[in-house]
This record gives sequence, C-alpha cells and structure tokens, in this order.
Amino acid sequence: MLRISTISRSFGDHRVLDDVSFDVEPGRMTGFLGANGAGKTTTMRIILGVLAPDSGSVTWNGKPVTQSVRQRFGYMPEERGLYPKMKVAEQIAWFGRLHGLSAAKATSNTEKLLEQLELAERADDKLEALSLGNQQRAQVAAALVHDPTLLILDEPFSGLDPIAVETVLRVLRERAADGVPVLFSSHQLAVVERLCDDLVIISGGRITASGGREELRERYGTPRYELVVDSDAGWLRDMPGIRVATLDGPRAVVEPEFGNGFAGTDGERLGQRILRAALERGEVRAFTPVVPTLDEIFKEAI
Ligand SMILES: Nc1ncnc2c1ncn2[C@@H]1O[C@H](COP(=O)(O)OP(=O)(O)OP(=O)(O)O)[C@@H](O)[C@H]1O
Repeated sequence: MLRISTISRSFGDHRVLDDVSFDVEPGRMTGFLGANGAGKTTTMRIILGVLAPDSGSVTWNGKPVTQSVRQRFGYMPEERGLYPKMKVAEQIAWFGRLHGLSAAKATSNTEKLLEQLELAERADDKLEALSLGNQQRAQVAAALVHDPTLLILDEPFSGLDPIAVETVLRVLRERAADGVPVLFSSHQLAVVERLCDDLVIISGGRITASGGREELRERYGTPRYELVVDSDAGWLRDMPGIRVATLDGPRAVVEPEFGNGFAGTDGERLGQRILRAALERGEVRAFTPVVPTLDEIFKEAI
C-alpha cells in the first residue's frame, strides 16, 4: 500500500499542498480528482520523488520509498515523455530496459502490451506518425512495460475517444486485479465516476474527501427520495421534517430537513411516514431513494 502522510509543499509563499494524506490500496483504482491547479501533479511528483515535500512522508508497504523501490513504480507524467522520432515498440522496450528488464523480457512485455492496447500494427511506426490518442496509448505502454508494483498516471484518459478509454481502462483494471495499486488523476468527473473504486478529492491543495466511491456517495451526497403519486404532490410542502427539493405535479424529490438524511433509524421512519401519507391520499407510482452523483459530492466537498 502507498501511504501519503501529512505532505505540505510551497512554491515561494504559495502553499500548493497543505497537510495532504491519503492511501492508495492494492487491487484498487483510485481516482484523484480536482480542478486545474488543485495540486494533483505536485502530489504525484512527490510520490515519484521528482519533487521533495517541505514536510510529511510517502511510504510503500510501511517503509520509506528508496530509489530501488521507486524504480519498480510506473509513472505516466503530465508532460508526456516519449521521443517523436523513435519507433513505438523500440522505445517502449527501451523504457523497459531502463527499468532493469532483460532485452528478451522488455521485448516480450512490449509486444504483449501493444497487443492489449490495440497498437500492434503501429509497432514499427515513429511515434510522431501516430494520432494523439494512439500516442497516449503508447505512453500508457511505456508506464506499464516493466510490470510496475505501483501505477501513478497523470490524466491518462484525457483526450482519448470512448473506445480508447475502454481499451486503456481494461489494461489498467487487469493490473489492479493483479494487486497493483493504481492512482490516476483527472479533472473529468464523468470519467472518474465510472472508473474508480476509491476516490480522493483535492481542492486548493487540501484533501476535502477520500474513501470508497459508494461510501462517499452515502457520506457526502444528501440522501433524497423521489415520490411519484397519481395527483398533485403539493401536500408534501406542509409535512414536518422534510424539505421539498423539486416538485412537478405528481412528481417530487424530498430530503430531510435536519440530521443525517434518510440514513439511520430516524431517517427510515421519516421515509416510511412519507410513504404512508402518500398512500393515504391515493396511489403511489414510485418511491425510490435518489443516489447522489459524484458531481453533487464534488460540489459539496469543495
Ligand atoms: N514548479 C512550480 N513552481 C511554481 N508553482 C508551481 C510549480 N508547480 C506547480 N505550481 C503551482 O502549484 C499549483 C498546483 O499545480 P498542480 O500542477 O499540482 O495542479 P494540478 O491539480 O495537477 O492541475 P492541472 O490539472 O492543471 O494539471 C498551481 O497553482 C501551480 O501553478
């Protein structure tokens, strides 16, 4: 497991990271979400040892990260680092050699990855001849070629078309399933919402929320119910203990006025009271919990 503990970093008098702590667990895809300039890249650079923190520490399986441990990490930097004039397979294998693979292993890993990333046909083309999306697939291959113990990827999905997103995702998921912790940054909510198991949200250099995706939904999203009846649901406005979030004739979305929403015993009782009141007035077409989207959580957490 990778543990980031109370890391702070300033550039001049600009405090870019402020007491940042979170874990990246084996076997999980952890999405690192934040607006431009929130501090994602700086955090990743510190994990990779490219940049030193002013205070705080990074540990791998409980120990400080040494150079030999770091050599086994896989990193896809924000400023993509491949050589435009070099052939795709040649340079991916070369990256494998830089990370200590034998020539034979570097070649076989490269071939397998290019196959998986659907780039095999472009193996002997120069990188610059590839579309931007394909260049990005090659970047992913370069980060993975040495079978890393940890994967840190800066915006790996940005600029990819939906098919390429699926291809890259399949490859990353396979690594995660093998027990590799995967941390990937993104400022695209929709991408992260679908792809991550765990989520770390950073805003202005501070972690504002972190945890399992479902757990965060429950913790941060305001729980609501949608009620659909057979006549106007305006009577909900007079019901004590709830607030009507939206009302459109027979269709309403309600949330508790105070406390922990509809979670817990009190919340459940309140839910049942709303349902009974609706049944007393006629037919109930639907009564369903509304799961908050990551978008709502993100807005609440920053
Ligand atoms: N070397 C540097 N010198 C001065 N300021 C820096 C340096 N590197 C980063 N910063 C500043 O630190 C802040 C965080 O930048 P960082 O690149 O970590 O954010 P980010 O979340 O990765 O954003 P983006 O999505 O735009 O890449 C920004 O205000 C940036 O201008």
